[in-house]
Amino acid sequence: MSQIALVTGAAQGLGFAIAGRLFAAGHSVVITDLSLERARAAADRLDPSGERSLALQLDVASKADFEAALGATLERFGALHAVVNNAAMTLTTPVMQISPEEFDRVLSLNTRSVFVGCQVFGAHMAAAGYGRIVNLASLAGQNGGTATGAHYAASKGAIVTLTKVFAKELAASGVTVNAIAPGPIESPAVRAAIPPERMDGLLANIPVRRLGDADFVGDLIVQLTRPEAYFTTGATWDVNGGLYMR
Ligand SMILES: NC(=O)c1ccc[n+]([C@@H]2O[C@H](COP(=O)([O-])OP(=O)(O)OC[C@H]3O[C@@H](n4cnc5c(N)ncnc54)[C@H](O)[C@@H]3O)[C@@H](O)[C@H]2O)c1
Ligand SMILES: CC(C)C1=CC=C(C(=O)O)C(O)[C@H]1O
Repeated sequence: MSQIALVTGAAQGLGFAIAGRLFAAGHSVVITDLSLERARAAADRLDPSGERSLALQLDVASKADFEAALGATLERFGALHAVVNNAAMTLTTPVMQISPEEFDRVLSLNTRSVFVGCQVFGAHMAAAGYGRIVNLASLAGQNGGTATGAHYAASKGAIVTLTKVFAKELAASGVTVNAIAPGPIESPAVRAAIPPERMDGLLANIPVRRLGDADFVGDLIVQLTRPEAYFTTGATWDVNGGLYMR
């Protein structure tokens, strides 16, 4: 079944890879990001003809932006079947140095955005009787994190919980809600955070000794958004090279 899928924070990194795999699977994709210009550039790279894509500005800190994105998607494609709540910020401040304001900023961007995304898109999907929502959590949300900050880890742990809450709420309406918990994935964010001289140390700590593949994360999401994936909901799918065992 060809679907209409929306991805937040899709101008780069995992979000762009996820949008790319959804597009390659035959779906129409709504590429959203903080900057409309960057969302448009990403949509042009993926779909130069523009036939199966739409670029939108969506600041995940704004509920009004989520509502406007839903409206624009329905206007263009007439439906919305799948949503990937991907956008987040990663800060690496040591826990004892995080100010309350910085803590609030990370929780508000990373966690409240998933809450609002599940509410706004989930309500529409429940009314339509079908939907697939996938939230980007993180290994850091399961094990407390190492390279990332405590606020980031806490924000991602809360996404695992919110995924279960919305899965229970929406299950009877034909809407599934799952999370993906990646460890370090080959991505601009990881390359920026880990200088080349520290990369060997990072890899030595990963049981499979490699970074993860963003396209694989996208392919897993393609599977989770299929109608046939109706029997997995509230789950957190680990993609971490065995790091959770450590
Ligand atoms: N890269 C990894 O190894 C890794 C590992 C585990 C989890 N994750 C998760 O995967 C997701 C994507 O990570 P990434 O590494 O690609 O990140 P990234 O920083 O490369 O990309 C994040 C995207 O989100 C956008 N964004 C930031 N603030 C926004 C806002 N307010 N509204 C809308 N968009 C906004 C950015 O413009 C950017 O395009 C995040 O949720 C991250 O926590 C990534
Ligand atoms: C800081 C970098 C290596 C990094 C590690 C782990 C992540 C995670 O969520 O588990 C990241 O998002 C990431 O950028």
